[in-house]
Amino acid sequence: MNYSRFINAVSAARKPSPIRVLTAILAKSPPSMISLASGAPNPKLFPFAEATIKLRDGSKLILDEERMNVALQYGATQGQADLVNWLKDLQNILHKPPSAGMKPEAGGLDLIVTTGSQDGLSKSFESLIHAGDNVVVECPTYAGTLSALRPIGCNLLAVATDHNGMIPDSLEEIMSRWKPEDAKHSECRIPKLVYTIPNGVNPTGASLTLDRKQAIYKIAQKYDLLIMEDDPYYFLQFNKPVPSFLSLDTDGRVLRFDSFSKVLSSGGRSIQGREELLQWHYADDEYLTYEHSSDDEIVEPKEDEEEPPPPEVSEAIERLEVMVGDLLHQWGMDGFKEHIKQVVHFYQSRKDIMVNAAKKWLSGLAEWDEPVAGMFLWLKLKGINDTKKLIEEKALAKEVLLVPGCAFMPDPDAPCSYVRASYSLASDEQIDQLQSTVLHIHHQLRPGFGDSFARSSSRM
Ligand SMILES: Cc1ncc(COP(=O)(O)O)c(CNc2cc3ccccc3n(O)c2=O)c1O
Repeated sequence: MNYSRFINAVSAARKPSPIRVLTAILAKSPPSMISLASGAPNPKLFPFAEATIKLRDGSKLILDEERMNVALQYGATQGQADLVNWLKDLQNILHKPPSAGMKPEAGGLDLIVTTGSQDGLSKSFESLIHAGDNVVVECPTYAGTLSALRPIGCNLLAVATDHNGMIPDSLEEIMSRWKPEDAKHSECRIPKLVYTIPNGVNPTGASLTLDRKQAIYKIAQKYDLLIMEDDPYYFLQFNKPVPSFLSLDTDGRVLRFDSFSKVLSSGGRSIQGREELLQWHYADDEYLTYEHSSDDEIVEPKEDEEEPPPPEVSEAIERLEVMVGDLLHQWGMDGFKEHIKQVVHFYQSRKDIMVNAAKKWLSGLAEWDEPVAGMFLWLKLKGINDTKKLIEEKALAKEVLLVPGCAFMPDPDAPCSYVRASYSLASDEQIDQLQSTVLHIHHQLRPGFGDSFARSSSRM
């Protein structure tokens, strides 16, 4: 694929920093290499010497002085080499991408470790999208993505979804406003990418079937779209995992965003894609992830400020990377898969509790589809046009917090009769309480609701 049309002008102007080149050389050099090049601090002055972390299974993760120095030191933009390699092996085992076995420079899979809180998504948007671009997203979609996209000033084109995720015919209907050959003419503003959450969609809990992924991939080929596969709930699939877009990606048009935030620790995310496409993310990562203390912030050099030295990686990412990397090496693939089995069991049982509470309290008053992945239940409150007032006033007054559906709409002014409920943190009792509270306040906003409310409240 020719990626040049996908990269925006700012990213296309970025050049690998000489310091990054030197860091990469140093990382590959023998210990005999004498380096006076690196501006990294001497770790002997760091007050942290060693750490022993007790794991829930009773075993321990020990960071001796040598590992602690690595954890606290700046490292390569792409991430700690041993973690990157472990993750690449994991991706090849789980997704068997068509590019497996090819060298990155020959179009094989490459991978960048980023920090959580949607860091990777934001950097990808900032390297791919110009103001005024048409960007295809599903409706509803993750509020964090909408927050990242809106300031760029792009036009969000919303694809309809149902409990099986994005509807291919809706995507085709949107794309048919252009001709496939328009992809060769940037002035046509034909969309260049489609953003999708394939499993346990946030907020709907929907999951794409393989048939739909294959249909969507064909449409992406027809109109030369990149597919941004944002998949933080991949490891929360309650049944046999559905093949990912990455596993279908014969062309190299998938940017996959994985996350350990739901299974190991918030703050660990990676991007995978063809090396030629990811190289633009390296450049942005180098300039946008600014070295500083443990809190991650994005620092853009101001116009009048002298360009800061291009850092390698913020220290906070390093610490997490070494901890996660050492844990994964200690566990091995089997240990990791055993952990994931426990995660799936937990979320599947929470889903059952949430759905049973909804059946008990909200039958006839609300509608929902039972999720097959993730941590969210998408409740349509019948007879209520927009849930914003109910949630932000009535529910809050009853000390119940949900997210009104309007937060997930590409059109910020669109009313929404849904609410998003997460079954991740609340206890079984709190879930039951939550549902009964929604029932109580529901009738206050829905005219003529009294009789069915009376019937249902008789069950309390
Ligand atoms: C589809 C999709 N893509 C990306 C991300 C970001 O994940 P990460 O960067 O790997 O951590 C997410 C995380 N979503 C949320 C996170 C969260 C964190 C604290 C409190 C509330 C939160 N709520 O409500 C969320 O939805 C997501 O759902």
